[in-house]
Amino acid sequence: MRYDSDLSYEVPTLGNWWDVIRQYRDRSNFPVTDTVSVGPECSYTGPHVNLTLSQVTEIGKAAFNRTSVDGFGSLTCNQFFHVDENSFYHVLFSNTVTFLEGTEQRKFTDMCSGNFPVEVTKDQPVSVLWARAPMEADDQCSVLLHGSLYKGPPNGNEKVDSLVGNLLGKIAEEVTNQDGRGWTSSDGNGFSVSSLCTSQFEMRSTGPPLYVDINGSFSFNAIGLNGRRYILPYIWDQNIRNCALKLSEACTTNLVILKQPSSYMRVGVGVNRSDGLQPYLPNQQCKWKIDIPKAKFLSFNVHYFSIAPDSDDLLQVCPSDSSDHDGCTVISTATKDLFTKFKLMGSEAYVKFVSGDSVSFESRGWELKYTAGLCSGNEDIYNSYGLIGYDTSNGMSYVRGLNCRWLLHGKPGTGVSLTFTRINISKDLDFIAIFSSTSREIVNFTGSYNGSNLPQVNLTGKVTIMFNTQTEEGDGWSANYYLSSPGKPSNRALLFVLVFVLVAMAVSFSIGVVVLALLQRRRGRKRNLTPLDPNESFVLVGSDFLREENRIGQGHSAVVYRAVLADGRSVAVKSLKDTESRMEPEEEILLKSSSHPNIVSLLGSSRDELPGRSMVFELMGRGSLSYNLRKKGETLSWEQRLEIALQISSAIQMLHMYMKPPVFHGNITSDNILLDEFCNAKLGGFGSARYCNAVEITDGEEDTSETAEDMWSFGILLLELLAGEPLLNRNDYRNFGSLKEMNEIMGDQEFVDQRLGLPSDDCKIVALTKFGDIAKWCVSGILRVDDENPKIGDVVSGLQQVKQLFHSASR
Ligand SMILES: Nc1ncnc2c1ncn2[C@@H]1O[C@H](COP(=O)(O)OP(=O)(O)OP(=O)(O)O)[C@@H](O)[C@H]1O
Repeated sequence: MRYDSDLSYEVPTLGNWWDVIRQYRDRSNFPVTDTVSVGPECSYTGPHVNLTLSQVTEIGKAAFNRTSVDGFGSLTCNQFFHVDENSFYHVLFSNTVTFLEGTEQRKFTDMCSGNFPVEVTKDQPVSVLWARAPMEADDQCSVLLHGSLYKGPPNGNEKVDSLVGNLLGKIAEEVTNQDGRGWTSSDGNGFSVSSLCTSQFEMRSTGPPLYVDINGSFSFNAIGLNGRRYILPYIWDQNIRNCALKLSEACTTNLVILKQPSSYMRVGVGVNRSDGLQPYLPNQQCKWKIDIPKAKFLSFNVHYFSIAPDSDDLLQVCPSDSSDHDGCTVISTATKDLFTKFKLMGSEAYVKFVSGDSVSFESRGWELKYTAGLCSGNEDIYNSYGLIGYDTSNGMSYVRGLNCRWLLHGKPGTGVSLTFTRINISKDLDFIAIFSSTSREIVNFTGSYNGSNLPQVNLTGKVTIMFNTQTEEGDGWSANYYLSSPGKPSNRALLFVLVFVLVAMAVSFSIGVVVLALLQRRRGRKRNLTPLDPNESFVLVGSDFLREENRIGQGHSAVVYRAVLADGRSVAVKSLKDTESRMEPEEEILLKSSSHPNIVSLLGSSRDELPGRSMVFELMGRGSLSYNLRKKGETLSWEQRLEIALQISSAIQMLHMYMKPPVFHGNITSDNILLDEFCNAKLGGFGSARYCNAVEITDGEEDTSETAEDMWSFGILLLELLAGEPLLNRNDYRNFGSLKEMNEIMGDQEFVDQRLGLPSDDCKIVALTKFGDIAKWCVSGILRVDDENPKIGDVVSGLQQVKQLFHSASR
């Protein structure tokens, strides 16, 4: 039986666990033979018992079945674990964890990775003493403390804190329940009990260990599925549907100032008074000040609240320390549902708690978590490169309600690249969205991305990244950005003058346009087009560009002409032969992806002004790749070809991975790759493009037969780059019986462009061989039925390595 929050049975709490044991002992008249040792801080008076493993299981069973009676003896704890902001410790004696001695310990400390192997051997009883500080520090490296070396509580040592998380996380992994957290205990006879709480180490630890093994070598309070014994700091309390808490002395009259971006405040315990443990004391007045100078807001979450409805005890959260309690949020039993989560704007808050003359038996205490929202609104970025993000490992706190924007001010038309180094955000609830200069959303990311799946986004001009959260579950994200040419911060006065001038210009321009339009109508010579960017307005000069001498290309569906805009810019006008048969998504897809530096930009379109339907593109001065490969004379160098491959792979990555839904290009050929004056490659020919029917998601990438088709075409393109000529019989490459067959052709040196020949440097040859391997991998993908289909993310990484290898040779 695993934990299920809908089940109504009681799972023992840490508090009632002991109580239940006590009760069970008396009623069942268990044989009493020895002493129960409960650790140095507590002493036990009552009948002596000798608890064996199976007896403890029996006790657990009794706890589970609620078959218990009173009168086991009494546990007196003179000295609880000391709890304040600086000191805290918890002791684990176990035969389940191997202690690392001397050099191993140092090695481990040096590693400081926060994730280390703990060898678990049953036959090697060891004593491990571990301890923790009160703060959350999951990611930090841990230190093991040997019992004999241990000189007292670690006083704020966060590394030690982390050890707890690591050790018990490891243990919990072994005995985890199906929720992926906690543990399951079973005696093999159908009895089992589980807890969600084992990994909640951000909370403070438990009271003393409850059992000591018959040999006195270790203590434990739970038995795992594997029979191993564990100390579990928290146990699920079915009554409060939360983890049972430990007695706390944190409520003092002092003003405790909290500076961490996220932490807890608590008073009282989650255990029943009848076991001799006390909740909070009467007549307490406690105050905490939360002071996070950079916080835009503070978000509160009442984790646990148990204060008797009619008591005088009062918990409130206030924006200031004033005595009139203006703007305070009062949390009480009656209102707690309304206020389990609330937000306070600003960087400061005061949490105040008072208890009355007597503390009701029903009052167990409360726990309140706060998290600081450290970003909100816009942040303008004008540096050429740097790191941006919202990452908990940099001390940010993951909090719901974030709405933050980073504006990367690239100059119009210049490259802006973003390479994500981490994305771990709550799937489908929290988002990172990227907008182009025209405020169109280009892509958005949600969930987790790792390794080669971490996206790289290349855009132009001003780019906005927006981060929105509705949850508190995530580690955040970070990205390296690079602006090839950053814009300048705006000056308000200048802006005002500029706006004035622009308005004046716009008025005269509009008049000009009207006059021009009239003239055009009269002369039938100039054409207005609908610009995609509303800030842009352009007019084509002359309608006679639709003439043979201006023709720069022709495809199966269109003729392409060179034309000139009124502002002097040259453009390519694609005049569609059959307007009706065109796929509608083409323009929309182009519109969304035009900001990618390797996708040819659509500048405008016309349905009425020009004969038939036309689309206006940026002019790609060197024409198609196929033309450039075929052309006599100087040919494209290996370096240029590698760069072209990489640029086009980046464009495909945008279509397959970052567009939602993914886009199938459907016609990736060397005719549809266009080169500008500087030999930058852009993908065009979107006439067959459409949104994919996604069937499956593998590693964050949608896997469809359509994207596999694009990958095949890209593989052919890579082969063409190697061979130096368009492959006339492309489809022969579809019918390879096997990879071997393809290898035979590819292994033939004749295949490589004879005009360039193989480079002399070994590294370069290896790089080109790898390039060929990637091509083969892409082409062979279409033959495969397994999961090994090439994915564009992996292909991009592979090509990046090829480029690095090729260039490292020339250094
Ligand atoms: N923006 C441009 N700049 C320069 N030349 C271009 C441009 N767009 C297209 N061309 C030339 O025109 C040729 C045909 O263009 P395109 O491939 O877009 O037409 P198509 O095949 O009829 O259309 P589609 O592939 O969208 O159905 C290209 O091979 C190229 O030589």
